Amino acid sequence: MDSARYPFVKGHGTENDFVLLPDPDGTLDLDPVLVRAICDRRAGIGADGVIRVVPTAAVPGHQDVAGSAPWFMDYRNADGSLAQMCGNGARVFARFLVDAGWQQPGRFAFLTRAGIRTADLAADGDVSVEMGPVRIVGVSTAELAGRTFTGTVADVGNPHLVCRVAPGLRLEGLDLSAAPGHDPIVFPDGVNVEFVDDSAGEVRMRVFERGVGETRSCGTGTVAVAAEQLHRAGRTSGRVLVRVPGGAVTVTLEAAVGSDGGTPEAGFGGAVLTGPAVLVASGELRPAALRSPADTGAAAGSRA
Ligand SMILES: N[C@@H](CCC[C@H](N)C(=O)O)C(=O)O
Repeated sequence: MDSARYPFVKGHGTENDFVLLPDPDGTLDLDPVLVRAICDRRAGIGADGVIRVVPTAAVPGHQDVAGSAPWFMDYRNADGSLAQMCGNGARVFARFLVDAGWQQPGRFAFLTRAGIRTADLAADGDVSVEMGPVRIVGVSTAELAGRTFTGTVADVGNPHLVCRVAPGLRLEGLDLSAAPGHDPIVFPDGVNVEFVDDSAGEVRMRVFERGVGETRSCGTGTVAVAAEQLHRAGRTSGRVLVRVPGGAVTVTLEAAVGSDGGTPEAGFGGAVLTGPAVLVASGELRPAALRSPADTGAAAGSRA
């Protein structure tokens, strides 16, 4: 894609920001170096991630679902790595599809690496995405500035560790400029770490995202946090408002149903993430000007 210019759209969901690259012909050749260059906040456009918008029919191995989920969300973290799912990205992706006239407002399905997801949106207003089941997997720890945080392991399609901040420790005081340490046995592919304070009667969260660094919001992270809140309270379903530095989202969790009527595993059968998704700019990408021979492959916020 070096010699050409390509359209892009910039958007965000609660200030978790993305560059969307429409690829209706399925011909864009995205590689990690280019993704890092696009996401660079000084020499590029600047974003937490890149989302290629490509017809499912053009994605090898997925043509069978192209009829029910016509578009594939090809999400990449700012360091160029692939992730299974991005909740805020999914809401911005849905907003883009409607804005581009590629989907009608209302309910529609699309494909992600975590499977098919369904969006629901009006022409303006909040966007909801059904995020699929949430599994509560166990307990692990994160290390931050010499402190050990014990947290709940949650699988939202991608891996999360939800750590509650001990009384007396200020959420705002945590230094998230470097990746928290994690157990590589539990998280062989890295993890998104959420730090949570609910001591003042509302659920507040900061996050260090795998492949990105600290972000202003993480949709799958808010789902993990809401699941941990309800699970700890012994509830099998419910709704939680989660405040993040970039705003607030609502997570609605549905009860899990065990297979064959048996006891369901810990977690929730489904989650709906609702919040704003805004497109703020569009323009033309010049890949040749973006590529940097100095790129060493270092992540924006390197993994532990
Ligand atoms: N910001 C996203 C999560 C993006 C993927 C994550 N960094 C990972 O590697 O799993 C969200 O809104 O969910």
